[in-house]
Amino acid sequence: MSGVLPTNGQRDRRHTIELFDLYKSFNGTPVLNGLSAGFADDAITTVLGPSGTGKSVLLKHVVGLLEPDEGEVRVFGQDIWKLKKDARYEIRKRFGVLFQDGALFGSMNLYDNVAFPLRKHTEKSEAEIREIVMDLLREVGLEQATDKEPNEISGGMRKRAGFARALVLQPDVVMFDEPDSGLDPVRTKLLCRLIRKVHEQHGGTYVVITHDIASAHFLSDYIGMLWKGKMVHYGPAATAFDSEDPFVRQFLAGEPDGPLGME
Ligand SMILES: Nc1ncnc2c1ncn2[C@@H]1O[C@H](COP(=O)(O)OP(=O)(O)OP(=O)(O)O)[C@@H](O)[C@H]1O
Repeated sequence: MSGVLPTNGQRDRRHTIELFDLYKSFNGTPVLNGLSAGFADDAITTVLGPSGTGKSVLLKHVVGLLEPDEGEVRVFGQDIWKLKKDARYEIRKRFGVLFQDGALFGSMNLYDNVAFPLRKHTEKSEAEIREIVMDLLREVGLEQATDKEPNEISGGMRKRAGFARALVLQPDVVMFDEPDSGLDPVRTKLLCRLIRKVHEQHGGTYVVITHDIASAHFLSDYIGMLWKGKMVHYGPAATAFDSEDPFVRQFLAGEPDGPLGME
């Protein structure tokens, strides 16, 4: 397997997000199996891998929703599971997360959904909140839909609203769990274009979990590949797409024949 893997010997690399030797099992079945990774700062990394290989589990470890059985999740240089709960919570505020369905509150309109983190975590006035929320809703093309509730809009609009909400506290890190799931190819491309545009404007460390190769091609500065609970490749996107590694080649080409089987 090829790639630039941050191993224990490279701990001085100091990325915003670094994972060292993570193990996680559910009911005795291992999902993360000695996973180490460091995501490039101020860039978009796409994490690709076959279904069920642990991509969402990885994301939940990074944002502190799951605790590893073994290993370290270092964020901003701190092992988040060695911190007290309050300190971990403070770090989590510097993350924006876009879950698959946008994870919006069903009983709130889009305006209130996007305003929610500002009302909960800041002392800003309603006038200040209005300016920030409307700017973001405009940025994601939803300024005409502020009064709609999530069940009144399309899946693509829900994802854009979820993206606006993920950005509202000006996060240093934004994590995306399969932003393309359930979208047709045109809406997938439009969402990817929006993600790139927002990243160009605001910067930040973005990690996108997907198994859509076209999205990875369009979005990525870096590509990580997960297989059997390990990061088996990490490097600049161009390197991945030119890789001679049989696993990377097979996955990116979508070929049925190769080292990657059904198991
Ligand atoms: N909370 C949990 N309890 C038990 N098993 C879990 C839990 N979360 C995940 N798993 C299991 O861990 C494995 C990896 O799941 P995960 O959702 O991370 O896969 P994935 O790579 O994101 O897949 P997909 O691309 O299909 O979304 C699966 O077998 C799943 O059933």
